[in-house]
Amino acid sequence: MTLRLLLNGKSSGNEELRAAIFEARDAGHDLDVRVSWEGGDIEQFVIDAHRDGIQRIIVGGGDGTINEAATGLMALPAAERPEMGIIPMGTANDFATGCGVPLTPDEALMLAIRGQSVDVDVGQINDKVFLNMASGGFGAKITTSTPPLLKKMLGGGAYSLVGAIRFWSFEPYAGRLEWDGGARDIRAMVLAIGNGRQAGGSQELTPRASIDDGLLDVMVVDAFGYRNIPAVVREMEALGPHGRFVHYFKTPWVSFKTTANPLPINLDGEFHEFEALECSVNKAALRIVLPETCRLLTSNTGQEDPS
Ligand SMILES: Nc1ncnc2c1ncn2[C@@H]1O[C@H](COP(=O)(O)OP(=O)(O)OP(=O)(O)O)[C@@H](O)[C@H]1O
Repeated sequence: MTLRLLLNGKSSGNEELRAAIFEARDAGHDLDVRVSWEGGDIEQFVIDAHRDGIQRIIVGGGDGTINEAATGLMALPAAERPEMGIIPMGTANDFATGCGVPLTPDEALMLAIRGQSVDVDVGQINDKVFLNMASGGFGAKITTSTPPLLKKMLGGGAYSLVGAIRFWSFEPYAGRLEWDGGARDIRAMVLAIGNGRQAGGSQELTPRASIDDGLLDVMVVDAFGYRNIPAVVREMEALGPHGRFVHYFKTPWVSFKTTANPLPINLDGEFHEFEALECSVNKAALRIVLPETCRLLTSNTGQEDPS
């Protein structure tokens, strides 16, 4: 198998990774490396890797870097896309963490070289792809730059999460949400569309998502007042489809059209704004190297693939 490591330049000085690469070469793996200088380079490296006949790229970086690689791969003909392994080198690494990819460079590199690849879905919003999650409204605001104290609060269970949503999201995002089999007008404090499960440094906004079920998990938190916090907490814990405030469902597509302010969306760690979004899933579009125990695979969740 021909391999190439595509590394975000932010991590090029990482000693553990350098040592792991030399070790892999000593073990007989022919592993060359491309290092990015700026945004767009990783996408171009993917195109170059395809041209050079590389069968498996290994992407070293955070969610944004993986997203760039996925974007490059999706631009190639489906049958010709190289497989992708991952070395988590970002700040949050939400996709890799959610998938159980080892966080140490040497273990991650070993998995990326020796592991089996599996088919995974790729989400799409308008012309942008995402592998992990599109989180809008409050969800877009939870990032790795969120102050540590608030982060700690957010990790403290549904109560503090709901409290923070109420506190931070004074302006809900009004619009029309439509999906396969339903539609409703919402005033969203949170609109999370997950292929994976977690965003913003381990917030599980779509905790039932699988990356190979051909479906997106959608979690909506509709506007609520302070006195409704207990009810919202209960609904966040239950995650039923038809709560008064919280709606959680699976769908192959979803669209949202704002009637007021554009919706801020955090797409695999990068910010965007949309007035109208059409979101769909490209089923089994990429082959990614994941641990056999990855809990986002339907084979490990017991969830049936509906197709
Ligand atoms: N050599 C480089 N130096 C600095 N930034 C770079 C370099 N190469 C690419 N980038 C930028 O890195 C960004 C992607 O970073 P990435 O998301 O992988 O890391 P992160 O933000 O630390 O991770 P995470 O999203 O997991 O927290 C892109 O926006 C790209 O413009």
